Amino acid sequence: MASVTVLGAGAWGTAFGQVLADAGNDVTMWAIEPDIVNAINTLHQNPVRLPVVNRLPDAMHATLGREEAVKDAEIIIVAIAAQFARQALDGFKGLIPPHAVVVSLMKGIERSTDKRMDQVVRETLGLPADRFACLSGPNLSKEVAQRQPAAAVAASESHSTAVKVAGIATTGYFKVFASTDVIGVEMCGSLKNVVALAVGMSRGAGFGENTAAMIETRGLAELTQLGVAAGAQAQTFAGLAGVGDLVATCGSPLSRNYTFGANLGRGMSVDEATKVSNGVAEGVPTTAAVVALGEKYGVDTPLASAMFRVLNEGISCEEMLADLFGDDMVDE
Ligand SMILES: NC(=O)C1=CN([C@@H]2O[C@H](COP(=O)(O)OP(=O)(O)OC[C@H]3O[C@@H](n4cnc5c(N)ncnc54)[C@H](OP(=O)(O)O)[C@@H]3O)[C@@H](O)[C@H]2O)C=CC1
Ligand SMILES: O=C(CO)COP(=O)(O)O
Repeated sequence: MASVTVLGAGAWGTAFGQVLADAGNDVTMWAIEPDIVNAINTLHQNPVRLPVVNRLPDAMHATLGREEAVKDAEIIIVAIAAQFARQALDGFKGLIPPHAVVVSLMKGIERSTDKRMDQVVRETLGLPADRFACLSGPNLSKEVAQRQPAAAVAASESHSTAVKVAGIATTGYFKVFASTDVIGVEMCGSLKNVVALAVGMSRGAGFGENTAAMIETRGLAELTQLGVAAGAQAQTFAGLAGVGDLVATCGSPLSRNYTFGANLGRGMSVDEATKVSNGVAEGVPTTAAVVALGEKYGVDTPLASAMFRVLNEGISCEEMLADLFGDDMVDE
């Protein structure tokens, strides 16, 4: 089908590389760690980031070389921790082939600039809108790596680019739908991680279904309002990238964000929860950016503001929930 390069052989980059190979593409993985590159090429495994897979497809190979990684790529997938995306992509400036489409799988907002990943990727690589797409949905990497049925949304301002990306990433067990709402899909993926931190925290503190459902519903309303203020379409938040991903992430201990929150709820400090986190919990740095975006767009962000206090002042789960309730009588 296509020659595809994945930048970042983390848990999701590797699982998605397998999806792409299963869909018939020739897949090159780029990573900065020689051990990971060697393991993919010689053992067909990524024991560091995705030990659940015993043998990655033969159509997947890896390289440390930036130029070699992208020189023949028709599609370039970016799956790097959001806070390091700009720095990592800087190394690819001038190397991206002129017609290649770049697709972000990342779910985070850059802390220092409050920018979404579509903004960071396009700005860093100098990409026009029709050569950029983001892809997001309820996609816990371990389940996708086990080839359990799942779906996602590919969004690009150019509908034909979204359809092209959906086409090369769809296989028997993974279905990708197309959208033109880049801002909506980006905001859904990034902001649900903050909600997952809060739900995880309430679970860790011992609260049950009512509390989780309340946080998820209020969280969805908050991220929809903020997304719409930023230019997104409200209906995107009711789709796979929105409520779909919220349900998956807030309901599973496979989520690093949920687990990070659960550890806080059990009494760990932020430092302790960071130390035991198995990979990146994007919601942690994204929380401050969500509060800043709320101020910028004049949208109340009670949940993100409460989680900001958890992360920066160490308030308890009960205090976080009291902040979420607020003092005023308000309409839903
Ligand atoms: N895991 C999941 O279920 C899903 C994750 N995502 C999103 O995908 C993105 C990646 O997540 P995931 O793969 O799970 O995370 P991991 O923590 O497993 O991996 C992070 C990746 O980022 C790379 N990285 C970090 N810093 C740098 C740097 N300075 N230069 C180059 N590469 C760097 C890491 O490289 P190294 O290994 O060398 O440290 C690694 O490949 C996140 O935004 C996440 O929200 C989206 C959907 C599902
Ligand atoms: O985005 C995800 C599932 O769709 C993965 O969530 P975590 O990053 O919290 O593991």
